[in-house]
Amino acid sequence: MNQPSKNSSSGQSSDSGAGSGNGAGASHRTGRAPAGLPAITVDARAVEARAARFTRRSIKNEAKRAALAAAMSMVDLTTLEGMDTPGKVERLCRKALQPGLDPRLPRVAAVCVYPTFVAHARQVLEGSDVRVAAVATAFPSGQSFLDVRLDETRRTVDAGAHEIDMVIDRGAFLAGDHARVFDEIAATKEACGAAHLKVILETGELSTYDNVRTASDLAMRAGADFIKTSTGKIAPASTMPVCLVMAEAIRDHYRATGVQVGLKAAGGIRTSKQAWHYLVLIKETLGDAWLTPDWFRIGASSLVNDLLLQWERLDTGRYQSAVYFSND
Ligand SMILES: O=C[C@H](O)COP(=O)(O)O
Repeated sequence: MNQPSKNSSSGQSSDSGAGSGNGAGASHRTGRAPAGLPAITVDARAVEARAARFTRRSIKNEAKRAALAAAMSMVDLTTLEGMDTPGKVERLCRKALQPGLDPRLPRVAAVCVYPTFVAHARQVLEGSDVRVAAVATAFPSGQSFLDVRLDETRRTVDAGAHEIDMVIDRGAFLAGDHARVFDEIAATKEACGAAHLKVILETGELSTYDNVRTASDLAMRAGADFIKTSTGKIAPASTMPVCLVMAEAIRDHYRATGVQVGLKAAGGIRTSKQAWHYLVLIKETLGDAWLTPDWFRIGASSLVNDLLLQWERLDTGRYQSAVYFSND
């Protein structure tokens, strides 16, 4: 992430309303933003230093088992490949229902698939509480006509999706057309009806922490139920500093409005240790109220296998060979 420019980094903290920067360091400044949206400056060094501190904790034994189970219960088990098939989605759903043989292992929170697989996933998951999430709005680029993106959203909800993961138009955002991005999120929220809306910022394309903060604030004000880091299609995907900026935006939004918004870290999270670091970040930034699958998710295609490996190791003291776990 680039450092914020000198002009936008006053280093002063505000303690008034949304954006109060008592965490990693944020301050208000005047600038481009939809009406009523205070632009925020993020202190990049403070964010990175604080994020690094979350990675220095270690856990053992039963605390580790609890962390592995918690992480498992918060996974959006994902397949978003051009070569996906109904068979692959079915195997993914079966794994979501029963990640491993140990009955102490929880189910994952959701599967995340392309719209055309939603009905099939719903069928396989029938009777369970595993949610079906689907990417929509011309994922991953978001570059299509708004009426096409809204129609895709409505059709995906009609097919049975409980949750819609939309992408913002990063081109419009980076060009400064925040009002357009705001209006498109609001329209997508309306198209979702009762389905929950996760708004993907694609932080790897936003260049600065200031932009991540502004996009987070904008998405929440436009009606996002969750804000999500990444599509998983470009690098960097989710990072700890970016998640910290988003978590602080959520915390400040909650303080200012009383509205709780969830966070989904997605892309590049493959190890139990990484998952544990994210849980620490959420606990210490947002508190226990967010440490549930209703408010925190990890979007991942292969993390579940590492959680299973570590789980097995707690019981046996050795690693099960990865060949015993499916790749779905
Ligand atoms: O939302 C989740 C991502 O698309 C999955 O990314 P990953 O394959 O890096 O785990």
